[in-house]
Amino acid sequence: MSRFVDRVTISVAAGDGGNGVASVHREKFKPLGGPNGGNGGRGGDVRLVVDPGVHTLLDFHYRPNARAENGKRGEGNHRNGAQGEDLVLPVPDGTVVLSTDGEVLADMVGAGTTFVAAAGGRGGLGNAALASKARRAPGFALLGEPGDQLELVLELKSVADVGLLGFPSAGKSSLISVLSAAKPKIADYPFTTLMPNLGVVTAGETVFTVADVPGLIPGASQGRGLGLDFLRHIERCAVLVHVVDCATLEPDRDPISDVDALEAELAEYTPALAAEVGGPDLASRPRIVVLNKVDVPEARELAELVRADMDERGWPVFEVSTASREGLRELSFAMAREVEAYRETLPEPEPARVVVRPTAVDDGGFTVEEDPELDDAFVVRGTKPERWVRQTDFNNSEAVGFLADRLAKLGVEDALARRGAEPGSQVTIGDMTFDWEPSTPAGMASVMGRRGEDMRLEEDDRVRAHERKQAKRDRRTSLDEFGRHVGDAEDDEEDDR
Ligand SMILES: Nc1nc2c(ncn2[C@@H]2O[C@H](COP(=O)(O)OP(=O)(O)OP(=O)(O)O)[C@@H](O)[C@H]2O)c(=O)[nH]1
Ligand SMILES: [Mg+2]
Repeated sequence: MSRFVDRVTISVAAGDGGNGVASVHREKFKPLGGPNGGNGGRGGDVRLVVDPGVHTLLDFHYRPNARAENGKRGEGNHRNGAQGEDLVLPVPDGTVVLSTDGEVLADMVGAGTTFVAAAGGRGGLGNAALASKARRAPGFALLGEPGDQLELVLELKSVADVGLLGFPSAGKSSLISVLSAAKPKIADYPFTTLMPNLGVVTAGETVFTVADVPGLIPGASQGRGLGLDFLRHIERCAVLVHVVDCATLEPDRDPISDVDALEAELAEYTPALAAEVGGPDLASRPRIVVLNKVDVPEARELAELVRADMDERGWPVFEVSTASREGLRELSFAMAREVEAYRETLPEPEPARVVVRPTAVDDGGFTVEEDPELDDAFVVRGTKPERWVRQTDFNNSEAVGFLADRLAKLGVEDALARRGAEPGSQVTIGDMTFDWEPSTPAGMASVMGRRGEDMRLEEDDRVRAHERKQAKRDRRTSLDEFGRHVGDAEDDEEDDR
């Protein structure tokens, strides 16, 4: 099996929502009909799904950018735009999803577990859906919202059944290369292995995975060497195998002190996922001791000397040589037995779960604060106001008026006044900054024409002079800072779209 990458940063972009469309029904020899612009389709999500057939994050290494399809725009004749297709990215069991700040967003365990990494933008409403009694023929539609775009870190805490522990150059990579089809780099200098390797081993009926990881040295639990990378990786190994170099010429090392030193590191290490992983901690996981390099005569002698000590700890001991391939069969069967014993203790696989990225609760509220960077300026924050701004086509004054109505209805205007905003104050919502002109007092509505009324829709299809004048006056005088028509109260609009 090929090299496996255990940590990768990816960029995910969900599809944007399609724009709604403003359109009016037309038929030969008939007066203009009603609005019939359809809604835009929702953008596709980017989802991560645990796929038992995937064992590595390698694909993400080669293709770190993922983008789902955009929603299609609406069309006339009440045709809604198609939804963008979701993009499903298969990930290995045991993938942990983190924000770039290191916060754990999801711990993906169990086939089918799904995580919505980036949510598609909503489609904008077409003018048919925006029509109301008060606004029978809106000459505008809402824009689709952009889909989420973000960076995520994927981390594979080893899903290997067996983890090999050992000092640098103990022969871990050599061992995995003779037990499995994996072909990791082997060399006589320390820290040859920088990335973990995963091998698939078959012993009798049992198939299991073995992780070869970077060498471990004293201080690893404090981050020395590649220690933390290594330790992070074995958190999920069911069986830990000490690979001991019996042929080392280093003066201050011998098999027993090597094993003790590594056990001390394991005891020091606090698994990052302790709470979520559950199960037995590192200390209580089964151990196997491999006394390696017994093809070297001195090494064989030393191995025989230390065997008794290891036996006393109750750990199965194997004298092997990856060079002469001695003792490997017994070792692989012993590993298989421990793995089987562990698997029997596992609970029934959990049904597939859907993990939802925690998002701020949409309480429909908003806040108004003074802008820290500018004098006489205010910032409005809130899910709805910000969404409404994104949905607005600022080239269309009717759409801008609609936005102003929505904001006023939510109480944004009152809140600004209470907070001390005055005519000419700068108000920022999302990406937009406006000059604030408070609307004239309510009650004007009765004398004003209704906004959003297509004058051509009059029953007799003839626009009277006084109506034309009224409409003109409306446009000129009743637009406030948002291009808003003043005092136009509406109570039947769809605020949640
Ligand atoms: N004589 C002998 N040499 C061995 C044996 N196993 C491994 N070696 C040698 O030991 C050296 C280190 O082997 P590796 O398999 O790279 O060791 P490692 O534990 O993966 O080392 P790091 O990746 O640096 O932690 C190499 O030169 C191997 O050829 C063995 O059974 N007998
Ligand atoms: Mg190695």
